[in-house]
Amino acid sequence: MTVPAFELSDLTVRYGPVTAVDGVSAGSAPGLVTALLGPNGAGKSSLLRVLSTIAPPSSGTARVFGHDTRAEPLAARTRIGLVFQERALDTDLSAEQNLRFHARLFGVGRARAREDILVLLERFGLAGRGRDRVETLSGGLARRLEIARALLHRPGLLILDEPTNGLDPEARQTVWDDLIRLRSELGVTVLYSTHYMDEAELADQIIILSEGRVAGFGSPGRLKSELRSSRIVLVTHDDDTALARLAEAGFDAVIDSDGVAVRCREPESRMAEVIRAAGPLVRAASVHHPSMNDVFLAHTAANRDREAADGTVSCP
Ligand SMILES: Nc1ncnc2c1ncn2[C@@H]1O[C@H](COP(=O)(O)OP(=O)(O)OP(=O)(O)O)[C@@H](O)[C@H]1O
Repeated sequence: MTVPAFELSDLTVRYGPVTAVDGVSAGSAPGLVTALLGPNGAGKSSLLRVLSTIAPPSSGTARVFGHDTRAEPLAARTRIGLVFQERALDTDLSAEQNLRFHARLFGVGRARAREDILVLLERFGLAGRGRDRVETLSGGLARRLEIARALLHRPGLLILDEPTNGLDPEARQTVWDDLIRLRSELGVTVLYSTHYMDEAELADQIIILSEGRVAGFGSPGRLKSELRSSRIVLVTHDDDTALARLAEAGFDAVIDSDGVAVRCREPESRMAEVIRAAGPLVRAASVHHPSMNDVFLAHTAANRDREAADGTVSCP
């Protein structure tokens, strides 16, 4: 059986009276990219701090490639590459010096460090910039250097806390290209926190945290298809008549901004039936799936009640 790259079991993190992480169980097989998505204060950083061995859990366990972060912090830590939300480079030193310092800290031998530093500088767009002081690098390049540094001791799990915070759209895109390439080229398991929907959508699986709890889990596609708000939308010559015909056939349709809409769990398989029921008035028909934003809103606390009230399926 493959050992999970990380595994959280009933993990709880408390700060005095505040419960930041509340009984979270989740994990990832090696080689996957996982997004930890949640609004401000959902507990993302607290969870990542425990998994990174920086803080102990209040209860429950966190394991990295089978190593308990509390009982075997060193074994767990050497398997993790960490990129913090805050910049953690020495800006007075050169890019290369920052990398060499990290290599020494993690006991990487000189010859291997020299070789890997060259490869990493090249891979992260820093070839020719190794001797430049960090303070002369753009925000995007500095972030790429941090990712390179996190990989220097060849960890199996790369953990990034909001890695694109403060970067412009172009630099964000470059960082994402790097991370996706890491998975395909090096097979590194990646776990990152974000509150950007488009960034979460790049992952193989998403853990949605809300008020410290897992509110949703799955691939972006699965999370969307689970949401009961996929719609078949008809553009018709006469919406009112189409609506009446659909009602006669047992479909609870509505007229919304896109046309005559019928909510369905598996809209593709019901499309022909809905078109037949509406009759010859139909000019065009399409399927509208929910966006990642809809998924997020449906799973976060403030909107759960609304979804429960609003999420009825109108296909009979
Ligand atoms: N050191 C601390 N002492 C007390 N409370 C804390 C501490 N760190 C975090 N918290 C509280 O724990 C909760 C979760 O915070 P955390 O930073 O883990 O959330 P987050 O999802 O990472 O938020 P953000 O997206 O804003 O970074 C919040 O209510 C926060 O105020």
